[in-house]
Amino acid sequence: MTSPSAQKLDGKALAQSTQSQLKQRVEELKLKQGRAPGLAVIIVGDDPASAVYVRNKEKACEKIGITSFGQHFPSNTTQAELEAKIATLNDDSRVDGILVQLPLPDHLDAIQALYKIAPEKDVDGLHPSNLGRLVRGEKGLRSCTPAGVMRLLASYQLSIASKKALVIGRSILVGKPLALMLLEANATVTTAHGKTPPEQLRELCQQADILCVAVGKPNLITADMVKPEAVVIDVGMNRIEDESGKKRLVGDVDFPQVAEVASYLTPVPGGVGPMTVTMLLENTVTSFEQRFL
Ligand SMILES: NC(=O)C1=CN([C@@H]2O[C@H](COP(=O)(O)OP(=O)(O)OC[C@H]3O[C@@H](n4cnc5c(N)ncnc54)[C@H](OP(=O)(O)O)[C@@H]3O)[C@@H](O)[C@H]2O)C=CC1
Ligand SMILES: Nc1nc(=O)c2c([nH]1)NC[C@@H]1CN(c3ccc(C(=O)N[C@@H](CCC(=O)O)C(=O)O)cc3)C=[N+]21
Ligand SMILES: [Mg+2]
Repeated sequence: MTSPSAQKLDGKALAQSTQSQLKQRVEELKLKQGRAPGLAVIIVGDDPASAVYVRNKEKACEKIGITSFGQHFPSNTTQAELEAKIATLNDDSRVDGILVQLPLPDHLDAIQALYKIAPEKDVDGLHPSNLGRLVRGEKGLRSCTPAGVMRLLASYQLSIASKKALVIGRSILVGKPLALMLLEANATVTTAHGKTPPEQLRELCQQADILCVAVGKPNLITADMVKPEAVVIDVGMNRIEDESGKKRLVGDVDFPQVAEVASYLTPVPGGVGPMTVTMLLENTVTSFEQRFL
């Protein structure tokens, strides 16, 4: 007996091939400009999810030849100190990309800090100018996670136009820009969030041809909620302790169950995460090229 089983959307493999192409662009830039692209990541405090991301990003930068300017600040850093650091990086000609790790400690205002990043160095695509460009359908630096999801869908040649897409989550980092990108690709897009009643969420899920989940709750999506043959994108990253007390990373989707219903499904790890890192590198290289070539 064969049971239906979803094809894995292999973000890790696509990330590797995309990064080897980026490496060549970096080599050419070094020859033409006499320096490597530079990426500065500002971290304030110690958020564990951010720590994973920063580690992976630094490894990837090293691999493809981007210079990292890591900046780790204590959790009692003030808004003024944070904004002064951003200003310094804006003026630093070795730095092509600036990213402020989110979430920031509660006493800091992320939205205000993001205004201070020079839009042409805003490799996370979170400055109002880049978010506005996305809304208007213009070119610009775009948020890495949604861009990575779109790239993954494209590489498997999954059609988006005229499909019903549901995005769960509405953060400016993931949910909102992802909904806008799916809309740009002509999906019929719905967004659900924390104020969507659970029964309504279930019904919307069951209708979705493309289901994107960016919430941060393990097993939020179970097999009974998924339309047969749907494409399921699991953005969630949750560090949990399993029955044997071992720490592991899971998404928001009950993977083994949903794999029996969906046609394509991203694993966690190995799905969206590596694509996020790759889009960050790509945005950094693009930012360098756009300012100097
Ligand atoms: N794979 C990757 O590369 C990345 C993964 N992540 C992960 O993705 C997840 C989301 O990240 P992020 O967007 O930054 O998180 P936020 O916490 O900023 O946003 C979570 C969203 O989920 C909504 N939500 C909460 N509970 C429910 C529920 N029961 N039903 C429906 N919606 C709900 C919230 O609604 P409301 O607005 O009403 O509060 C909010 O819009 C996290 O697990 C994060 O770690 C994040 C970035 C990159
Ligand atoms: N301004 C800002 N931009 C972000 O994009 C951002 C952020 N802040 N804050 C934290 C979240 C989280 N995030 C991750 C991205 C990739 C992995 C990743 O590489 N995951 C791998 C491996 C994880 C592992 O095995 O430990 C995977 O899923 O396969 C993880 C987490 C980006 N974020
Ligand atoms: Mg993943």
